[in-house]
Amino acid sequence: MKIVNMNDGISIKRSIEEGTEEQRQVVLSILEQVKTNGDDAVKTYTKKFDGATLDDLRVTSEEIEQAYGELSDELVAIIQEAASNIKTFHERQRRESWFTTSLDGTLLGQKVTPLDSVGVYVPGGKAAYPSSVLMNVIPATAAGVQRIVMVTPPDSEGKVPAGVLVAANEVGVTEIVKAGGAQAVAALAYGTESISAVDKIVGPGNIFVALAKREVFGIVDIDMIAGPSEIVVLADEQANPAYVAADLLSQAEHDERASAVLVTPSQVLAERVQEQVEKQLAELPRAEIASKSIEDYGVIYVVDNMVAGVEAVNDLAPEHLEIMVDEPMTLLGKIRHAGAIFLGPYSSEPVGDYFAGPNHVLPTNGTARFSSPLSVDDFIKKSSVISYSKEAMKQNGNSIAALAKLEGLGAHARAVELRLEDLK
Ligand SMILES: NC(=O)c1ccc[n+]([C@@H]2O[C@H](COP(=O)([O-])OP(=O)(O)OC[C@H]3O[C@@H](n4cnc5c(N)ncnc54)[C@H](O)[C@@H]3O)[C@@H](O)[C@H]2O)c1
Ligand SMILES: N[C@H](CO)Cc1c[nH]c[nH+]1
Ligand SMILES: [Zn+2]
Repeated sequence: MKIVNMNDGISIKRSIEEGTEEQRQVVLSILEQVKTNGDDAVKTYTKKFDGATLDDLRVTSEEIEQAYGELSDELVAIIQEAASNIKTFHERQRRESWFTTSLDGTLLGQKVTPLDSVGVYVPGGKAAYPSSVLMNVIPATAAGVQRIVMVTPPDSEGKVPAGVLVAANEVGVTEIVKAGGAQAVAALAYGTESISAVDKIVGPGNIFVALAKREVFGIVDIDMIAGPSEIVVLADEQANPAYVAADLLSQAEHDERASAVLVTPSQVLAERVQEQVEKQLAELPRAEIASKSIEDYGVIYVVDNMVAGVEAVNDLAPEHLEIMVDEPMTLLGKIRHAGAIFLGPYSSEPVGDYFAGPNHVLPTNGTARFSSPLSVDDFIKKSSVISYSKEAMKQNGNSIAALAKLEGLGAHARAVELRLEDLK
């Protein structure tokens, strides 16, 4: 992991995958096929890309039961505890409808309604994380969404990983569809014989999933397009170098394009973390992925002081920020851009990935400048409510008609003037 002096400039190397024109054409063709041929097309692509021959796309209750058999009782209890923590946190995000009334009898307000139906994409293969099932489904259920459809690609034997099925069952998902990639996104957006269309699609996936989500946006809503994981640690000389290195590697192991950055005013800490990263890397099961990520996207910035460190963090706007200084709370107010902020030596990033309660679906690629973690807000919508009184119409009708005329909209003006006539 290279050490760079901040005076050489600070940046986070990011990997923003746009996809090729060829991949886009493949996705467009899959979307069209599923729109036209429904379940048959989904099954054909599932055979082609996942190697599974399926009669029925649905996961059955026997498969769920079998999944529980594959997990220890202890692990099921841990999933339940994590789900409970995440639920408690997200229930605090719920929003209430509100209404105000004026003396003239007018009532104005905002009515909050959960989305009717949501599709959750859970990636297949090594990235089939049970924790991501919890993080995507629980805010939707906390918002009050009635129908949640989970889609995930099966393996070549038509199986879905046990941990994913147990997590889904624990949070009440009853519709689980064995389909992945663009065909799953198409099924959710357009509907097929066996899968009714949803209103919004959330969840990460590979480039085919991301391109398909971009393409169906407008027919349905989508969440963010998540990029590779990112971590920035802001630490001073008192931080434990082994902890800092371990936390940097926790994100590096996700993806060869994940980025891990240390910002510190301490040259001593920089060198110790550098040593620790080398040492710990060798022992990791995913050492190959983590070393590629550290080599290409890992960097230690030595800054002049903490003020410069905070400024650097705000420029980087990372997905995850850890602050490991004596009094981390004193810096919290100065941090303006970060998806999730972890304070102190025991708030290791995986605490947030799995268990504490806040969501681990976070803005990447610098989008923490303007966007937020996945939350209950992503699964509700608001309607404005206007109940104008006779008095208010008498009082304001002429002003409204005047504004309409200013815009050359006579029908608008007449709609109001008709009432004013009657109220004379
Ligand atoms: N940010 C996060 O929180 C997070 C979490 C988990 C996973 N991820 C990301 O999700 C992704 C998972 O990728 P994955 O591929 O393992 O699983 P995936 O489920 O995203 O994709 C598998 C599907 O891709 C489609 N596909 C594969 N090759 C294709 C081709 N040549 N043409 C058309 N379609 C094709 C198939 O339909 C297959 O079912 C990774 O990029 C990972 O970084 C991100
Ligand atoms: N850190 C990832 C998001 O950047 C989420 C995750 C899932 N499992 C472990 N970690
Ligand atoms: Zn993680």
